[in-house]
Amino acid sequence: MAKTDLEVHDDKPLTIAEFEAIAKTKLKQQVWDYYVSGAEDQISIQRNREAFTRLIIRPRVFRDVTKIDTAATLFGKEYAFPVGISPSAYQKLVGGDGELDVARAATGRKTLMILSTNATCSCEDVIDAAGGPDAHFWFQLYVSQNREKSARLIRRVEAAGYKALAVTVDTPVLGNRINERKTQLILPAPLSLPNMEDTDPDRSKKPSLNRELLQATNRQEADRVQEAARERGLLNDPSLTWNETIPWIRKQTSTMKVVVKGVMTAEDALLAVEGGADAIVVSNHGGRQLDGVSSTVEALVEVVDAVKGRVPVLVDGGITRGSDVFKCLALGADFCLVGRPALWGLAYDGRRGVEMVLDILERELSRTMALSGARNLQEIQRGMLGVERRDGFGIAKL
Ligand SMILES: Cc1cc2nc3c(=O)[nH]c(=O)nc-3n(C[C@H](O)[C@H](O)[C@H](O)COP(=O)(O)O)c2cc1C
Ligand SMILES: CCCCCCC(=O)C(=O)O
Repeated sequence: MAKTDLEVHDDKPLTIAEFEAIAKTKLKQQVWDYYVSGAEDQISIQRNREAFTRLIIRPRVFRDVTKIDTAATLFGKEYAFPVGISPSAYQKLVGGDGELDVARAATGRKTLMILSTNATCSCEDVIDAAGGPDAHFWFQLYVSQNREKSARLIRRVEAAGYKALAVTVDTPVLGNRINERKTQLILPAPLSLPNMEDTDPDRSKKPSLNRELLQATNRQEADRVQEAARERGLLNDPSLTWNETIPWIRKQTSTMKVVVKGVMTAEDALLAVEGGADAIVVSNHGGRQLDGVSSTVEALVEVVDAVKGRVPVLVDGGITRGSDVFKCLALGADFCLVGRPALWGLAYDGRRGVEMVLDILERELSRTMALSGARNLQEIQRGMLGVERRDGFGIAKL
C-alpha cells in the first residue's frame, strides 16, 4: 500500500526550508558559515533558487493518475526516484556518523549517493554502511596535482565497488567565499580525510588549506601556500583539460563510468560528450565557485539541447521542492541531486533526518506529477512549463 503523508511525517519539519532553519540553530557558527555560503556576493546561489520561481507549470488534467511511478534508471540501475545526493565535504562536522549516515539513508530510500573526495569517512566504510556494492554509489574525484595519488585513489574506489567517478571540473582554484575567510573552518582532531591520504596529525592546529588559500592577499603569499599544499599533494590540479584529463582517468579504471560534474555551457557539454564522458552534471557547485554564473536550471536548457540524449544529464543547485525536480525533468534532466538539503537533514537527526528530507522531495514530486497529469517520468515534458511573457500578459510555453 502506498504510504500517506501522515505515515511518512509523523513529526515536523515538513519542508526543506524548515530543516534549514533548524540546522542553523544546531550547527556551530563556523560550520554553518561553511555549508550555507556561496561565493562573493551570493548572486549565483540566489539565482539558483529564483530561476525555479520563474518557471511556471502548465498542468494537464483528467489523465487517470491513480498510479504514479517515479522510478528512474541511470547506467542500468533503477533508483526509486530521480533525486540523489551531491557530494559535499566533511560531513562528520554536520552530525551523526556523517557520510555513513548519508549512505544509510540513500540506500534506505533506494537512491544515489555521490561521496566526496574530501569525505570524513573512508570510501570502503561508506560502501559497507550502504550494504555493499549493490548500493550503486558514485565517487566524486578531485584530481590532485600528485597524479600518482589520484591514480591510487581511483584504484581504491574501484575495488571498493563504486560504479562511477564524478570528476569535478569547476574547481581549478577555490571560489572566493567570504564567510569562510572570516570564520575559520576547523576539522577537529579525531576527524580526518581518509580518502586523501592526509594523515597530518597536527592538522587541527593549523588553519585549513581552504582558508590559507583564500586568506592570501597577494600573489607571493598565494604562491607560498600553493607550493606547500602541492608538496602535500592536497591541491586540485588546475592544469586539467578536455584533451588530457578524461583519457587519463579512463586509463586508470576498467569498470567505472566517467561523469563530468560542473558543466554550465552547451560548448563544454559538447566537449564532454565528444571527449567520451558517460554523463554530465550541470552544476555551479551550489554557487560556491564562480559568482555571477547563471542558475543551473537555466544552464540545463542549453546543455540538454546540445547533448541531444547521447548521455544522461544530471543537475544540482537550489533544489528544495519536488516541484523543482519536476521542472528540471521537464527541461530534460534525467536525474537531480541535492547538496545542502541532505546536510540539513543530517544536522536534524543523522540518518533519519536525511531520510525525511528524501521523503519530502519524493512525496512532493509524486504529488506534483499527479496534479500535472504525468504518470511517470517520461510523461513530464517541456511543454508542461512556461515563463511569463515579456511582451504582454500571459505565459509563453517553453
Ligand atoms: C559545504 C559544501 C561542500 C561541498 N563539497 C563538494 C565536494 O567536496 N565536491 C564537489 O564536487 N562538490 C562539492 N560541493 C558542491 C555540491 O556537490 C553541489 O554541487 C551543490 O551543493 C548543489 O547545490 P545545493 O547545495 O543548492 O543543492 C559542496 C557543496 C557544499 C554546500
Ligand atoms: C581545494 C578544493 C577543496 C574543496 C573542498 C570541498 C568543496 O568542494 C567545497 O565546496 O567546499
